[in-house]
Amino acid sequence: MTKPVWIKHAAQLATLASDVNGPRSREAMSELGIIEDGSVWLEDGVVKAVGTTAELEQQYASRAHEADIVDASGHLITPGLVDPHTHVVYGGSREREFEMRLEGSTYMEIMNAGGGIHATTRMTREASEKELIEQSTRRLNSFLAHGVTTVEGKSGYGMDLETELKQLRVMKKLQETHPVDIVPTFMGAHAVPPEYKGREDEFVDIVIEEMLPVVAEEKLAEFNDVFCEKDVYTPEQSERILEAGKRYGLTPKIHADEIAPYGGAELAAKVGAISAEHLLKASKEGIHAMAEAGTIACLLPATALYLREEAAEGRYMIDHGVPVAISTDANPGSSPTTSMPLVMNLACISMWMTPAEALTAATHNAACAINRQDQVGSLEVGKLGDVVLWNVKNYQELQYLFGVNHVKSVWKKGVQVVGADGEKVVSNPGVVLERS
Ligand SMILES: N=CN[C@@H](CCC(=O)O)C(=O)O
Ligand SMILES: [Zn+2]
Repeated sequence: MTKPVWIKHAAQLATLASDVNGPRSREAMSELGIIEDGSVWLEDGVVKAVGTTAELEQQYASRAHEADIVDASGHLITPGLVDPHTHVVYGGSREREFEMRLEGSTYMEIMNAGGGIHATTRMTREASEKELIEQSTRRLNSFLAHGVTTVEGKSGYGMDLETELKQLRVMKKLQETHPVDIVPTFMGAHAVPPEYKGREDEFVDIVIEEMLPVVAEEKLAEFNDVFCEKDVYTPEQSERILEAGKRYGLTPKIHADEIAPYGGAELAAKVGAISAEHLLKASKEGIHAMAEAGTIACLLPATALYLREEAAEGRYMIDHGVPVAISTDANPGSSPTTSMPLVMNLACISMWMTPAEALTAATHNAACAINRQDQVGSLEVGKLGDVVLWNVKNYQELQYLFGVNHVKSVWKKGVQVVGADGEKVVSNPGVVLERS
């Protein structure tokens, strides 16, 4: 049995509890449910009680001897961060392309010349399942060290049935060995395979008729994503793929308006996507359609920075009723980072989001973007015991001292997986369970 954990005297405990249980926008994004001198009791993998230290002392004083007690005086506590958009499982890396872009090539030029997503596709096809598990484990360790306890993960570096399934099966296996939870998304139409250039509709048919049924049959994904972009998939082709996914019970997501305005935000609203991603070039009409439909904008400011593009209009979106989540977009080309703290900083610096909004976007709204808000994204009784203890005293300081990893300790399902000072990352909470 794992010992209960009793965290006491947090300078600020940001619970993220609010009356708005669904995706939050406008002023609801500033409701952090802050408790000063806060305390939380974790047991059986979940939050059993949360309140002021005085309140929990009344409730738990007689059981104090059973628990690991953590003095959080002077520190901020938040829910484990949620990263709702990653490409965490892939083979190889593309550092030479980074250099090429600095020499003047653009992201799309490199991709259209057979590099970019195609290069990673070749390396992912060649990698064995074991190699993919090893590489992805290192990335997940890094997520955890940055306070991230749940990620979404996309396939899309296969673009053939065998490799798409390999990526999704690797995610499933990582669930058994790694503490970070992975929520899987199928993205068979992540690029146009070179052999289908000019025959995109034929590849769309393959995604719909040959890939989606197997992914659904094997229950390997919850979401279905597509790269709707000029020179990739048109809104019409994207709509066919997303509607077909719905027939198999997969919820639509969409990479939209990243490089050029292309009607992706409008399409997200039309098909009832849970979220639309990127949106650097989204039209005002598209943004308003998303607000109307309740589509979450999943914004990726590290990608914008890495591609030297203007960030998405996060401020405008929040002010006009779009719920905003943020994410690393961790991938080998346009955003090779696993740092959600950096992404929160960039949300403030480049998208004019407030420190409170950035925290909501990285926790509760991020959980909503992967349909996990009943389990993670806030510290409330019954939700998972996913907690981060930060080396800062309040949420403003977390966003203010930028580019630094302030994580001190992390608990996943009530088990300490990083700590005491950010130095230890364990790869299996089950092992820790037996040790303690
Ligand atoms: N834009 C499309 N897909 C990824 C990039 C993938 C890559 O470059 O390998 C993204 O979300 O940015
Ligand atoms: Zn992406």
